[in-house]
Amino acid sequence: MEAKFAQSMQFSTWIDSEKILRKPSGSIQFGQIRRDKKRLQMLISGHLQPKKTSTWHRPGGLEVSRTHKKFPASIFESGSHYASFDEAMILKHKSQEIMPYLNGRCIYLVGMMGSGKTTVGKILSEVLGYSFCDSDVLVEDDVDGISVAEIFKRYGEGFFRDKETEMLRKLSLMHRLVVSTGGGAVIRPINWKYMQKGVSIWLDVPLDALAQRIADVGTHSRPLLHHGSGDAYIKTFRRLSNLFEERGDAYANANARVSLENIAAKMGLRDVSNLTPTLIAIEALEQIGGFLRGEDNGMAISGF
Ligand SMILES: Nc1ncnc2c1ncn2[C@@H]1O[C@H](COP(=O)(O)OP(=O)(O)O)[C@@H](O)[C@H]1O
Ligand SMILES: O=C(O)C1=C[C@@H](OP(=O)(O)O)[C@@H](O)[C@H](O)C1
Repeated sequence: MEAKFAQSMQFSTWIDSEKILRKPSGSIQFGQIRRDKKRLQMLISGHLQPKKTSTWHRPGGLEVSRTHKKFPASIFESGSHYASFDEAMILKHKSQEIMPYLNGRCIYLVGMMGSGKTTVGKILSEVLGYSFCDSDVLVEDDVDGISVAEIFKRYGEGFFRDKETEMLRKLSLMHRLVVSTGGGAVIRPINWKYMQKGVSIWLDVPLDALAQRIADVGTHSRPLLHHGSGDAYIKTFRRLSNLFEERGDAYANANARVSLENIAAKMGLRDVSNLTPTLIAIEALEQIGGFLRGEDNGMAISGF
């Protein structure tokens, strides 16, 4: 059964770009990277120091912006420098740095609806040479190909959550995947047990930016945000705020966090809406690297 599952995943779902693209996403191609290059170079020349020769970069002494209690600051305080590379090179370089430490483990992206798990996840999978999968799409496939919204309508949220848990269990047996999880996957402790087989990263996006993104694309694929008439942004913002109240602590269970507010602060931007998925993916690799480095140090200390 598991072998069949693994095989069907490998040869159909995860390499079927039609399915991958079924959800609206801002997936970015490397050709697009050049457009962000100038901004990145400005950032780099403004803040970062010459690169050290060691594989892992030591944290620098730059001013630290807002941080979450459990997580360290960002790439932009890390002391790395890549002034002569474009973003594709940075992504590649960072992925190569973490690859031996990652050792084929899956990456799980967690975060609120619309936080960019799918968009950023595809960039990460491409640069790491991993396959990408979206747990919502896998659940849809398992329920006769009907949409998440339709699953909620016909069978209820509990049914969807059970399917989601079962999918995460199966995924936990796999390797070399970037998994975009549903925004609510964090609420069940059992799901964390499965995600802990890999490395989890929380995309932490301010709620107003999320509400704006979702108001732009509509709530048709996100049943928990469906609303009647009225201002889409305001209704979505309220609903997201309530959900975040319930889930904020659960997201913080992730091994690493990417804070868009931190990135924007370091770039001198007032809001996060100009941060491209590529920049966010770079930060994700940096934060994953920070976690793996800590893990590596822990093993050295404990004699593994
Ligand atoms: N960095 C970003 N800046 C602006 N819009 C983004 C960014 N990342 C994703 N989006 C857009 O936000 C919406 C939700 O993104 P998506 O990756 O589907 O989120 P999730 O998988 O977390 O629900 C999509 O329309 C996507 O194009
Ligand atoms: O936050 C949630 O509870 C949900 C998020 C959705 O996934 P995305 O985060 O990919 O939109 C989807 O799993 C379902 O609509 C429930």
